[in-house]
Amino acid sequence: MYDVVLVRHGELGVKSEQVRRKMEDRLADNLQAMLDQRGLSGDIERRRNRIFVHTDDASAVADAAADTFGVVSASPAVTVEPTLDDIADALGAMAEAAYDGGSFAVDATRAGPSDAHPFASTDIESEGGAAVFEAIESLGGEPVVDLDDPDFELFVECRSDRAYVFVEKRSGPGGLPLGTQRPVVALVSGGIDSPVAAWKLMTRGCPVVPVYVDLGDYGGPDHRARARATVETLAGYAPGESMSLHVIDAGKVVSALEVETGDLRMLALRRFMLAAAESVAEDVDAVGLVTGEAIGQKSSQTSANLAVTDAAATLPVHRPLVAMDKADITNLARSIGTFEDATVDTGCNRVAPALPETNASLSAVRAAEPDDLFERAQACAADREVVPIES
Ligand SMILES: Nc1ncnc2c1ncn2[C@@H]1O[C@H](COP(=O)(O)OP(=O)(O)OP(=O)(O)O)[C@@H](O)[C@H]1O
Repeated sequence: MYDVVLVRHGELGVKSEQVRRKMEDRLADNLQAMLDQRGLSGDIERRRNRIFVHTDDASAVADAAADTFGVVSASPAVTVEPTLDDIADALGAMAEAAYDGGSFAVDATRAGPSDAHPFASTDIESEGGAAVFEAIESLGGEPVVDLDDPDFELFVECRSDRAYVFVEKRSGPGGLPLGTQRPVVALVSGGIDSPVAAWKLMTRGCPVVPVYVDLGDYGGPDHRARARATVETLAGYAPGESMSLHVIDAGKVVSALEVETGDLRMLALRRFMLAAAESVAEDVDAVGLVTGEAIGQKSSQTSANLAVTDAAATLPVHRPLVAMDKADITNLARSIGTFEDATVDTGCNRVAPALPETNASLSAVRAAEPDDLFERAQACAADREVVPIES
């Protein structure tokens, strides 16, 4: 039934004309790359504040669009002539195909010059509503109109040259098209939080360069495989970008820190990770670091300890989850598809001491950690393995 997908983007509309144009170009390219990656065909047509994808596979194309950064929502739709009769017919047919009980409403908007149509959007709603009413009756139902909170809503977007009729708005991630910001390095452990944090930065247009720190005996092969699996899922949101996982071997450093740094070892380890990530950032020309930390979620993530960790980096450390509850982060991990891999039991060993410091001072951590911690981080980063990831 559907022949087109309406793709809406939100924030781009508030940019200056020049910036908006550039971002829309990027969004269209990213959308095309997403369709190619999924083996879908469709002709992308750009209009002001909207993208239309003409396709025979509207449902799958709408899903692809709803996974593309910058897209607010996507609707599989039917294209009809912008006349009251044609719109009402399409609404009736759509109700026959998709009505599933309960109350209904028709919501119509009109775009273009005020004299483009000899009718108002309210006329579409009343005539279209009558057609839907009849269709529901013909299905043996008892139609009830509820304009405030309908169970079944039908939408019409009427433009000068054509009208679109649809019943769904599939939510996209919103934000900005990927690639419209400079890249950042994301520390990805493969746990629940860090893949979500990396994804959040991607929603703001930043390509991410994922870095996994291999903890040697403390992590184990499954730990690394888990990180890789979550990064593969992230790469699925970045078609057209070539993503590689940078693996830093820190097995020896972790064992040494356990002995050398005592109860402050978790903070020394976090500082090592940031320093190593910063070293990678220099190599790949990235402008920030990302972690999945949230205040108070763990002893190493108290507000005091995050200040100590931060001091290891000169680049900004982005923590998009900083004020989120674990339940909300987990829900997001489920919806973006990283949760399942993140919760595989890797049987990794605990690095944290029995009684970790929650209120560390920078001077105490500096005194406890090895003087050459950052040099070790740079050396490990220089020796890293770069694993290409298929998107
Ligand atoms: N082995 C690792 N490799 C890369 N980054 C890591 C690693 N371990 C931790 N990190 C980074 O440090 C952050 C804090 O790690 P920690 O294990 O304390 O917290 P977490 O909340 O359990 O995070 P996650 O769920 O991402 O593992 C992680 O979100 C991640 O950004």
